[in-house]
Amino acid sequence: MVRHCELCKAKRAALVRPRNRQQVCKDCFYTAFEEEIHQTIVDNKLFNRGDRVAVAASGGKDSTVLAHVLTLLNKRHDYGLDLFLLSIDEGIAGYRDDSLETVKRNETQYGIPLEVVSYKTLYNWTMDEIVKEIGLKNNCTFCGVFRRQALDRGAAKMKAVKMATGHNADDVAETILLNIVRGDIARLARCTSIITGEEGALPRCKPFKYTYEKEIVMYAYFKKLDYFSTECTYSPNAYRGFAREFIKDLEAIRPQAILDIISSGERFRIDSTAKMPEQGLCERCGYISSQKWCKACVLLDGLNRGLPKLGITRTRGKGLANGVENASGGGKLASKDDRSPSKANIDF
Ligand SMILES: Nc1ncnc2c1ncn2[C@@H]1O[C@H](COP(=O)(O)OP(=O)(O)OP(=O)(O)O)[C@@H](O)[C@H]1O
Repeated sequence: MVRHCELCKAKRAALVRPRNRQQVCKDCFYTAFEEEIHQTIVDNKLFNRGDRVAVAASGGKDSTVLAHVLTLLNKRHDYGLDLFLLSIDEGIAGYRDDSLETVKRNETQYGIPLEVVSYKTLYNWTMDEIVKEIGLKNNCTFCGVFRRQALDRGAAKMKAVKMATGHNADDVAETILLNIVRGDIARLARCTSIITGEEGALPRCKPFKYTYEKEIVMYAYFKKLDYFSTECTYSPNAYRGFAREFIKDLEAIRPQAILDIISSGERFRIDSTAKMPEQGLCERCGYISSQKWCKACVLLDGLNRGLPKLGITRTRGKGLANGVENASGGGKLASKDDRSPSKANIDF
């Protein structure tokens, strides 16, 4: 028996939507997928007409679909956005160099310019060099901290007023769970926001906050989008991996679970007496920070001084340059005067 699309009732159903198990034809899936994202953008006032928006593009499925859909909606609904692709080259041979080739093709395919910013230029270290120093255990911490700042610096250089990232509903649900498990109240309060960093120079938004990863994959597959699907050469973040698996198991039993976790996260009310970090500026590089030095400067300083574990592990009771974190097993801390000249070149 031929099953008809539950939406148009005319065409043959070609797929089951992961978010609600609706049987739909390809065209109705495309329209529903795109218009749900449009609705998210409109309901949450993610952009204003004339905004110059950096689309954080890794070449992976999420950000490739994001670049495709934002370009399409910008035209279809006349948002009046000035979009460009922003890629960070972390310096991972055999991984990021290949995915950057994909982003270069996307530049032509979507007709929006591309800006590439590298860790080597910003920090004078590539991830390959960092991994040689610190091994595979904490490399994701370096990469995540440096990428966040590199994206902000790249966007500022290009005079963007906003950044859009490909974080999807699964990512947000995972982050909520991780912040609960860690008891990280400050991050828990922030991670459900669809726009973050509004108090800083560059707000970031997540147009895919309610979009299921499986639907992004389906959309990219059926539309035959050009994206890069290889995992990072260096070990994935194992702790996050457990949360990811858990979410996937819940989704298999009850697809709505992903949206319910997000909704629960949004409804948390943080005790107003809870101590929250106060945002200031890093004394070293001027980047936004809740400590004397921002995390990137602490990590970079450790690398440049041959103490790469500096800033990775917290120990109680012993102060450090930025007053909160200390090296574990990284040897004696150098006093301010014995520091070797900084290898960093963090300004453009
Ligand atoms: N090297 C990079 N350059 C620019 N943006 C990046 C880069 N890495 C990650 N991002 C941005 O951060 C988002 C989340 O990154 P994450 O590492 O979690 O990858 P992901 O969920 O696999 O996404 P994608 O499929 O886009 O790679 C990406 O969708 C993208 O917008």
